[in-house]
Amino acid sequence: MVRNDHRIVPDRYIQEHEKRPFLKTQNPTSYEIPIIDFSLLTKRDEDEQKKLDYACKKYGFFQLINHGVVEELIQRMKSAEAACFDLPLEVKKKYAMAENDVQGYGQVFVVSEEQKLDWADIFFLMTYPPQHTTYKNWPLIVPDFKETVEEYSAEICRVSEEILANLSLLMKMKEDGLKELHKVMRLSTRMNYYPPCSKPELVLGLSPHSDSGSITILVQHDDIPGLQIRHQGQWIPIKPLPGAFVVNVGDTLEVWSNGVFKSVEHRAVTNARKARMSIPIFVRPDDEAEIGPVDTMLCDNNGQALYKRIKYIDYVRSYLDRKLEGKITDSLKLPEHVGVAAYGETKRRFGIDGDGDGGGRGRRGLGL
Ligand SMILES: O=C(O)CCC(=O)C(=O)O
Ligand SMILES: [Fe+2]
Repeated sequence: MVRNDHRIVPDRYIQEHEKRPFLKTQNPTSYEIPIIDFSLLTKRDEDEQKKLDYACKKYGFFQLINHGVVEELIQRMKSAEAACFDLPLEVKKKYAMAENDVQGYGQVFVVSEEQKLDWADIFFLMTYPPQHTTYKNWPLIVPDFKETVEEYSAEICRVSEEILANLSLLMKMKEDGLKELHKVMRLSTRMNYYPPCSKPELVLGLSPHSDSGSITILVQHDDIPGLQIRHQGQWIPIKPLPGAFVVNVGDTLEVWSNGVFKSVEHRAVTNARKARMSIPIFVRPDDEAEIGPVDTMLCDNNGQALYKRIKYIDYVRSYLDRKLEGKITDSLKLPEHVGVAAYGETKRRFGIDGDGDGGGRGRRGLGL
């Protein structure tokens, strides 16, 4: 737990004025993001592909329906997540992320004493492919945890491959173009737990960031809103759509597409009533894979690449080391393009804070 007593909001969690979430929505009709029908994508339906193209260009986010992942498996995954956070704190701490390791139980890492903390606990695990999994810091004490997570990850891998195949076609590549660029498609699973907070207007569940991988597929528990995306300069809430996944473009896909598909900043807010849980799965390339604009996407920018070419692992390292604020893909932009389509602040660190729970310290990015 972030705090045992949710009524008290310590100073370290209270955001600066300009970063506090505005929780009232002025125009509720303006926050529908596109809804994409997965079953039509599997048939390579051209109208649906156009909708996908529009969603990735204009919002960087969409809801995915008819994805074929059975409800029973999704429920098992959600129960597994709930069981992890239900473990007594002393048990959860046994799975705490070690310094210089990304897997395990943690909280927002503090770069400096002044940095504000997010109102959330997480488990971060590398879950696919199984032959590359170490199970380090996996809460295997939860019954059937490994089986459930691996079954769910395999299903999300199937869904991701299909989305990536359609995106490859939209990027004028062959169907398995994006899959090949990954070298090995790797999946990381983050389980997020946002306890209720008596003053949700003062804190953030998860600070603004973009995800570093290619795409992210997120499922949320119940009908509890919390996710917000930056769209046309405003934070807009994403309404949970029963049975749907929320899918978003990550930095790697933005770079591969030469900035055509947008990796958009997003954040999570809390509420005073009920804990919220979410499970994003980050799809990302192999450490050795190269990220840089693909040739077929250069024509949209007069044949010019907006970003330099870099190994994914080097990008992740710069993501973790970066002290400056600013959307992290800016660090990959060739000098003449810096500042083009920048979205502002993005900086995330994870580990264990020193506020009550103790434990190790470390640096974490999102979707490594
Ligand atoms: O909880 C959410 O809805 C957002 C989670 C998220 O963006 C992340 O973990 O990267
Ligand atoms: Fe995210």
